[in-house]
Amino acid sequence: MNDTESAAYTLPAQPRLTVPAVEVLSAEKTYPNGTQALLPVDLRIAEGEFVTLLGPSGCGKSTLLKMVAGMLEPTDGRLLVWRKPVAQIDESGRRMAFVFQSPTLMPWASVRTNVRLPLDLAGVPRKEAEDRVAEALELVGLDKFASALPRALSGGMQMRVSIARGLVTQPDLLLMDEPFGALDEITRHKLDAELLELWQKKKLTVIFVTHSIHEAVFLSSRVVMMAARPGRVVEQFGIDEPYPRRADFMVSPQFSRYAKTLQDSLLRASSAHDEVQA
Ligand SMILES: Nc1ncnc2c1ncn2[C@@H]1O[C@H](COP(=O)(O)OP(=O)(O)OP(=O)(O)O)[C@@H](O)[C@H]1O
Repeated sequence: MNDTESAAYTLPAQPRLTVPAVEVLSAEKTYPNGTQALLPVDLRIAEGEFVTLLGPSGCGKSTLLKMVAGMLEPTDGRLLVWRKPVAQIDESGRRMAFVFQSPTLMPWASVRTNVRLPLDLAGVPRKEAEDRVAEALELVGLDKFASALPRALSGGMQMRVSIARGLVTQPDLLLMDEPFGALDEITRHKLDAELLELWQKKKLTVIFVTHSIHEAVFLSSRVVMMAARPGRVVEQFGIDEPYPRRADFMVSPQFSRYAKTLQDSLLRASSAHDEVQA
């Protein structure tokens, strides 16, 4: 694809907003050891968007996601969620949840107890907590496995437990750091499709980190391409295809065109640091 065709998918610098869910305002990060993980990033994500962060290893995807989550402080700049500083998200009446790549379940506790953990920590009364756990397990199709121990479940099912543990807090914003990266291709596709259903049903805003171009095209309303050394945002692409997206989207000519556009961008992003260093 030539540059003109590629540019057809590039978003304008300032996407049109409805309600801004996340605003990253010149936020940058240098770790205490001096690693410049992110140059100043400006990124606005509207309520209801499904935004994927894509880019070569070390480009700062996890760093950016953790800053949005408030798990890391930016060295400079600001991050707002629903117009409030991340630490004051409660004041906005919104909630966020973070899903890690590894399910990190307590091996000695049942699925039910694992999913209930955030509610127990928040002091939610037992009856209400149990009802919410049951609802979250039903959403991820694990209601029949509430009493099982994690080791009795497949990798994909364990990941569903982890997602249920995120959903049980009834989040508005779901931050997912390569959640399906360790799963086989078929399980990953299945969970991708389930995640899209959840996103639509619960009207979530999602920021999703992946290394997979195909996953990014299938899931996202927008893809943010990042480059490494130093980490930065280099391009953005709207995936302007209607939802719900079904498996046949993945074998369509449009899908291939989006994938090719992202592939070219990823190649540019991967060689960008060589230019910076040259
Ligand atoms: N705690 C830390 N201390 C120092 N440097 C760090 C720390 N965490 C990450 N880095 C560095 O910051 C840069 C960005 O890392 P980050 O994990 O955010 O990238 P990433 O795009 O998520 O990578 P990957 O795709 O490999 O998971 C890398 O150079 C990494 O080595």
